[in-house]
This record gives sequence, structure tokens and C-alpha cells, in this order.
Amino acid sequence: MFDKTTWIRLPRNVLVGHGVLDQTVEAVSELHLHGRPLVVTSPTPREVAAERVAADFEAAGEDPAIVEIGEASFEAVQRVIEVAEEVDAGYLVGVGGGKAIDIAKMASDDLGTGFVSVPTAASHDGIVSGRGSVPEGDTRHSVAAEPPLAVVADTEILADAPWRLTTAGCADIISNYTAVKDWRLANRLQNVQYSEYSAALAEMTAEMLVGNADSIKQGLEESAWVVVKALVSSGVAMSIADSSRPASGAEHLFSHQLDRMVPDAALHGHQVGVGTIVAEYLHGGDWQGVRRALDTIGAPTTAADLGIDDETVVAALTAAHEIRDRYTILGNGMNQDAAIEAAETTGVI
Ligand SMILES: NC(=O)C1=CN([C@@H]2O[C@H](COP(=O)(O)OP(=O)(O)OC[C@H]3O[C@@H](n4cnc5c(N)ncnc54)[C@H](OP(=O)(O)O)[C@@H]3O)[C@@H](O)[C@H]2O)C=CC1
Ligand SMILES: O=C(CO)COP(=O)(O)O
Ligand SMILES: [Zn+2]
Repeated sequence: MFDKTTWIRLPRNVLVGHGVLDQTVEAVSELHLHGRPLVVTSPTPREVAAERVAADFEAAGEDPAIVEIGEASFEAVQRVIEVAEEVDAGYLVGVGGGKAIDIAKMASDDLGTGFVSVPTAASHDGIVSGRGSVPEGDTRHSVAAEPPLAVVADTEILADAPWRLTTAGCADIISNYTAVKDWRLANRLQNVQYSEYSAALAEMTAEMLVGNADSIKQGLEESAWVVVKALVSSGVAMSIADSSRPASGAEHLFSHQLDRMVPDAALHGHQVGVGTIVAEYLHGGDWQGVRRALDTIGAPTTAADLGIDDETVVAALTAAHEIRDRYTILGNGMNQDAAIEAAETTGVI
């Protein structure tokens, strides 16, 4: 008997463009959601966009509530769930970078409510994905979460955000190259479930971004447009796969390990980009091309660029495979000599 089932959950409304933040209430009203909106945000995005979104809901006769989070943790998810229950929220609106959006989507999943994604930075490809990424102790979970019913990405806000956030988003997309290679390897060696469509979309997204690298420049709103569309596309690849596999391989394990060792030292996307250079080298691929693309965009390519010392980068490489049970080119782990060799050859240290 044929027994395969695919259930792909995607947003219904995706608005990308100049000033679309003002259309958030309209985009939400089309979804037939009921009850109070709870806006989940963090300090800077609150000032940049969340207060405006809440004011627009208020003007439309809704009764919005706001909750501010500081970090991506299960405690923060629990706090949002408690606030949502207290205020009897009907649905959640995540306004911010990757952390606020991840927490809102995980809390929505638990509450069984709808979720709307309003990115204030083009810094990560979790904008659309139905996954949350949360550190806990020595590990980092990729958690199934509520995918957004709508996405409102205002390129005016994204272009106004610090440029380094946009270069981080570019690097998070470039990492799809090695993530997909790892996924194929895991499929062949470990029979990990694999989707050709999802992998092709993730690779094509990276390919298109690298093809446009010369035109991704600070101060151009067009650049925010190109990057956020790629981030959406990469998130769709994760939704098709029902896994972060198309966008997260060894380079992400390296970044997650750095987050453990030196929390908040550098942006997620920047760490992932440097990890991609090394992972591409380990795959025997065009690591120079990856480094060139990151360099053209202005994303870090070395430990020094990340502001992290060489020893920590080597230690993160040797311990990256321990982060979670995800088979990658790292196999059972790199020893110290191999990690030094790879990092030195690629110019990372
Ligand atoms: N679920 C998924 O599929 C994915 C999840 N992720 C996760 O997302 C996170 C990384 O996302 P990232 O956005 O880099 O991290 P953050 O959400 O921490 O945002 C980075 C910084 O940018 C600030 N910021 C956000 N918007 C603006 C703005 N418009 N102007 C000025 N500053 C702004 C934030 O402020 P403040 O400090 O006030 O928050 C924060 O300091 C990680 O936790 C990562 O694991 C990444 C990719 C995919
Ligand atoms: O960051 C991600 C994709 O860019 C996904 O994160 P995980 O590695 O936690 O799945
Ligand atoms: Zn990522």
C-alpha cells in the first residue's frame, strides 16, 4: 500500500515592501482570527515597530497587549504562554529579530493560536519557517512550531536596521549550500528523510543571493528586498521539509556551539557564515567561492572578524557534532589537529 503523506504548512499572506507595516491590521483581518492580539517583541524592535503595530490594532478597535522578551529560551516561551492566557489572547504577532519571532511561534504552537510574523531585521531565515531554535544546557533544539499565517516585512524598516543584521541574513542563506550537502550525506549514509524539492529550493535561494551579491549594498532598500525575499524562500524550504535540514547543517552546529561557549559574541548569521567556509572545505567544495561571496557582501570570514579568539573557534569546531543528533560532514567529530588545519587552510584563523 502507498503510505506517504506530506503536510506542508505555509503562510497565506506574505507582504514585502516599502511601508507595508501600516497594512499589518489589514493583512491580519483577512485571516479571520478572533480575540485580542498579543504582540511578542524585544526592546529595540518594540521601539522600531511593535508599538506602531499595537497602536494600529488599537485604532482598528482591537485591544492589543504587548509582551517583551530578552532571550530565546524555553522560560521565555513559557512566560509568553502565561501572558497570553492572562490577557486571553486570540493570536500572537511576533515583531522583531529571530529570537522574538521564534518565541512567538513556539508559544502559538503550544496555545493552539494563530501566529503572524513581522520581522524588523533581515537577519535570519526563521521569518517563515515552522521551526523554533532554542538552546538548552549543552544542546540546541530545533522545535516544531506554529508557522506564520501571515508575514509582514517592511523593507523601509529592514533597510533602516543596522547593516550588519542584513549581512547576517545573507550569510544564513549562503549556509544553505553546506546544509543541503550535509542533508544529502545524511540521507545516503543514515537514511534521513530527504526532499528533493526542498533541497533544490534551498540551494537555488543561495545561488540567487550569491548571483546578486554585487548589488547587495548598504543604504539601498532594494537590497533589503532581495535579502528578505531570499529569507522567505529559505523558510519555505524548511516548511516543505518539515525540518530545518535544508538550512541548517554542520555550519549551524558550529554556530550553536559558539553560542554556548561565548554567548552573544557575534550574530547567528555571521557565525554560520564562517562555519560555512569550513564546512564547504570539509566537503571538498568551493570554499573560496563561499568566502568570496561573504566578503563581497561584507559578512565576516574570519574568527577575528567575529571578535572571537582562534582557540575558541577551534574548540567549537571540535565540539560542534555534540550539539544534537544531526548527521553532518563532521561525522563523529573533528580532532584538534584537523580543526586547526581546516581553520588555517581556509584563513578562518
Ligand atoms: N527558527 C528558525 O528557522 C531560525 C531561527 N533562527 C534563530 O534566530 C536567532 C537569530 O536571529 P537574529 O535576528 O540574529 O537575533 P536577535 O533576534 O537577537 O536580533 C539581533 C539583534 O538585532 C536587534 N534588532 C532587531 N531588529 C532591529 C532593528 N530594526 N534595528 C536595530 N536593531 C534591531 C535585536 O534587538 P533586541 O536585543 O532588542 O532584541 C538584537 O539585538 C537565533 O536565536 C537563531 O537560532 C535563525 C534562523 C532560522
Ligand atoms: O538557523 C536555522 C536555519 O537558518 C535553524 O536552526 P537550527 O539549527 O536550530 O535548526
Ligand atoms: Zn540559521
